[in-house]
Parts: sequence; C-alpha cells; structure tokens
Amino acid sequence: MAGAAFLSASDITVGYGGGTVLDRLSLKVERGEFVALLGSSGCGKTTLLRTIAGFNRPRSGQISLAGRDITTASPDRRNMAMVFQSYALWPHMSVAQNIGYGLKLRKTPREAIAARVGEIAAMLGLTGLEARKPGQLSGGQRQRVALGRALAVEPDVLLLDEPLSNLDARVRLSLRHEIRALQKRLAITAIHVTHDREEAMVMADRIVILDSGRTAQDGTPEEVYNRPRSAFVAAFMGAENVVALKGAADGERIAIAAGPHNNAAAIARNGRALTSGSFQARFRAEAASLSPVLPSAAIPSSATTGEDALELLGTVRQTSYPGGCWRHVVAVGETEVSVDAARPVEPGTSVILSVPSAALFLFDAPQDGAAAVSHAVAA
Ligand SMILES: Nc1ncnc2c1ncn2[C@@H]1O[C@H](COP(=O)(O)OP(=O)(O)OP(=O)(O)O)[C@@H](O)[C@H]1O
Repeated sequence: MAGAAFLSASDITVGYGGGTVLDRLSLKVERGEFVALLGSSGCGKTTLLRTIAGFNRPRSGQISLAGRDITTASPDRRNMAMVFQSYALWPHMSVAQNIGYGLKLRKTPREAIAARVGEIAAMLGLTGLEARKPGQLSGGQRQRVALGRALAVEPDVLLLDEPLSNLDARVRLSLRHEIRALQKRLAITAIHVTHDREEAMVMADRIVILDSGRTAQDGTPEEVYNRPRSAFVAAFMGAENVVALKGAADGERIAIAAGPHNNAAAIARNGRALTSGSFQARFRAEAASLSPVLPSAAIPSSATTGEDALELLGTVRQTSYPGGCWRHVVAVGETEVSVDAARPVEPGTSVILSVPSAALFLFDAPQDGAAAVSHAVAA
C-alpha cells in the first residue's frame, strides 16, 4: 500500500439498528499527526472513534493501519489506546496499578512495568501520587492517570474522546497544552473528538468537521477558520451573523446588488464558489466595523459601490460589555447581527457596518432559508 496514509478509513458506513450514523465517510491520518474531529452533538464523532478502535464494525468500507487491513480486527489487535471523558479508571486500583494495567495484560515483567509507570508518572506530573486510588485525586489528576494508562502501552494511535469536557476551565486549558506538547514530543498519532472549536484549533494539526455523519470540511485550523467551504462550516467556526444578499458572480468579481439595507459592492471572488443570484453572507461579530451615521451623512445607496467591503445599514438594539470590547446587537432590516466595537454605541443609533471582503463568507442561499443553517449548528 505504497503512499497510503498511516491510518485510513475509506468509505465507511456505520449505523445502529436500521439507522445510519456515518455515511460513506473517509478519513486519513498521517503518522505523528494530531487530528481533531469537530462537530455538533450526535453528528457521529464518537461513533467514528469507536469504529477506528474496533468497538463498532462498519457495514461497508475499509480501515487500515500501517498498510494492514484492520476492518474486522478485534480492538486488542489494533494497538490503539482510548481516553474517555469519564476517565474510566479502576476505582479499586492505585494510580500505579491503573497506569500499568495495559502492560500487565500484555504480561510485561513486573520490574519493566514499575520502571515504565515511574517514567509515565514523572512525565505527567503524578510522581508521589502512585499509591493513591482514583477517588483520592482531582479530575485533572484522574485524566492524567487515564492518559498515562493509554500512553504506557505505546499505542500506534491515541484516541481521545472528549477527555477534557469534565474538567473545570483552568485545568482544561492547561491540559490542552500539556497533551499537545506531549503528543509532539513523542510524535504520537492522535485523533481527538471534541465539540469545542477553540480546543480543536489550538491542539490539532488538522480539523475534520463532521455534519450528520459526513465530512463537511477537512483542513488546517487556519483553513477551516478563514476559508470555510460551506455555510455550515462558517457557522460552526463562529461566523454566526447571517444576511441575505442579491448579486452576480462575474469572473473574478462578485457584484453585490444594492438592497434596502446594503450598498452595492464589488468583492474579489477569491475562489468563492457561487452559482446563484441569491447569496447568504456570513461574518463574525469581530469582523465588522461599526460607525454611527451622522444626521448629515449620506447613507449607503446604490450610487455608492463599496470596493472589497460590504456596507450594511442598521440600528443598534442592545449594547453590552462581555469583556475586552463592546458587543452590539444591530437590527439590519428583519435580521439581527452581533458586532463588536472598542467603544459603546447607544441603542437606537443608526449605524453603518462595514465588513471587509476577507472576513465576508458568501454562499449560495439555501433553498429553505438561512435559518435552517443556524438551527443545524445550534442543535
Ligand atoms: N449504541 C448506540 N445505539 C443506538 N444509537 C446510538 C448508539 N450510540 C450512538 N447512537 C446514536 O448515533 C448518533 C451519533 O452518536 P455519537 O455518539 O457518535 O455522536 P457524537 O457526535 O459523538 O455526539 P456527542 O458530541 O453528543 O458525544 C446519535 O444519534 C446517537 O443517538
């Protein structure tokens, strides 16, 4: 299998009973790569991880590891280790016994287990806690033990199923960085399931976004954040403001027609795939700049054509301070959008929102309205 990825799932279909959860999904992971599976609840992340681990059998498709077909291999013949959200430690065993558990199952000599457990405990900052039971540890310490148990067997692939979700915010942030540093130092191949966008962004080399059992996008954190391929991915990556626009894609330019609440604009196409004349524009709260309309100033009209920026006319409805900047809820026609600004603007003020082309995501309008996308993401 020359040229094949270290771990490869090809066209796998997986379901429970009569239902299908993963629909001809493919995933490739290179040796030493850290891949995050990101998606909303129920989209099939854990099912994919469990199928790779061998706990679920695909109905069709193939899984291979280092050139070996493991589609039907039992979990213990895959040399993978899994870390769960719930730690899944043996409560009656000590930290040392938990960490050494996999090695004991493999009939590793007792002295070798002790040496490896000592090494792992030191690596994970657990030295001195070896004799404690899991019930005598904090959540963060328990998850370190679970990680230690997984690493002790030197797995070919480390599978992480939302390992940080049960931890408090501070511990979660520090463990994120520790796991990533350890993964890089030991060149571990890892797949990390999460529904936390920022966690995926800071930990992974590559993010695979799943939507209803299919891959919505597969790319580096920068790619999926800055060049979302669909409205679903844009919304999932935080571009939750939605505005409907009319226009035409013409060669390298996109001509946006003036509307009741926007001026005409000429936007560089930059690879945006648009076919229809009705667009859905998406942008993040921090992407737009907000300026009050002075009574004497002209409002955007079809007479002005914005170059590489979209201008929207709206009215501030709410102003709040979540920290760092001021957040405004702005009504643009029937739609409300969120916009951040360094200074507060009073509710009731008419404003112009300017969204630069680079921060404006444009897609063909969905047949059943923009709301369908927002609901899919919020679910
Ligand atoms: N053992 C099972 N039997 C039947 N249906 C299941 C089983 N496990 C999962 N499902 C269903 O399969 C779908 C995908 O579940 P899965 O746990 O893979 O999603 P997920 O993306 O990991 O979700 P979450 O982020 O909430 O953990 C869901 O609709 C779920 O109800």
